Amino acid sequence: NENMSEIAAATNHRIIGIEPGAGLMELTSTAIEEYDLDDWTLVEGSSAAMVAELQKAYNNEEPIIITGWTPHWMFSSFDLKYLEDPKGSFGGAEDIHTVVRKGLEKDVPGAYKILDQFTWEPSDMEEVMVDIANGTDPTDAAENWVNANEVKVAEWTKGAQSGNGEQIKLVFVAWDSEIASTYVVGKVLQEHGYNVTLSQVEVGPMFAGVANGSADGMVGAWLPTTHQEYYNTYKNDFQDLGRNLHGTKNGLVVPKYVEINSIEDLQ
Ligand SMILES: C[SH](C)CC(=O)O
Repeated sequence: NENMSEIAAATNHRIIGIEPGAGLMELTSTAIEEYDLDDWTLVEGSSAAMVAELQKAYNNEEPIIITGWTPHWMFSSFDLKYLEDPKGSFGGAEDIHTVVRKGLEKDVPGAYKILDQFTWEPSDMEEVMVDIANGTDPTDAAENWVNANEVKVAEWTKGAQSGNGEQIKLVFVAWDSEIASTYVVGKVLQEHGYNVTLSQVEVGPMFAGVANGSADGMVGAWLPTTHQEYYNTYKNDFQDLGRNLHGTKNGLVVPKYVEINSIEDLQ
């Protein structure tokens, strides 16, 4: 329809994505095939660049289509909606899992127990993400949240022996969600006596690093759909401690002023 041709022209038939290796990009490529969106191009970049483009389009009330996920602070900063996905290309609600290297429980039982007991809600993660998006340094945002949530943190550290300066290395990808979770759990480990290093990597090295033991753990495995390929490649070489968050979502996201409601409208 005429409105759709305006959107296609204004977006130059581009869907603004994030890092090439992200599972969300794989899911978007699948959706482009399954919905026959032959005229559309998925633009690779980074989470930060995607948000910058969203901010610019939103300020000018121009159409934009991005690869989006929940939890994310952008839903509290902008009036956004997911495009309906009738073919289910993006899968359903997912979990984020904690994964650690084999041997961690024997080597550093207290840190293992904290990582195993780490679990929180999407709203908890969004609080930290919004604080960081408003300019607070991730280290300070993590401290703010930990100080304001002693009861929840006490559940994570319950029965965990204190560290004595042992090194713990966590790896993460610079997705706003994983920056929040990694800095928070790193802060809790540090307060419990461990010497914590947080190392930013791409998604493949995040899984590979825990599998080969060069990293002790990560809290950013999106399962069962988003990271299934990485998980299946490395699952025999690491220990999956189960979910630390339930209720994520992936999809194509537009500002509410963009008058389309389904991925089918892009055809
Ligand atoms: C962008 S989601 C946090 C993770 C992923 O897509 O790989």
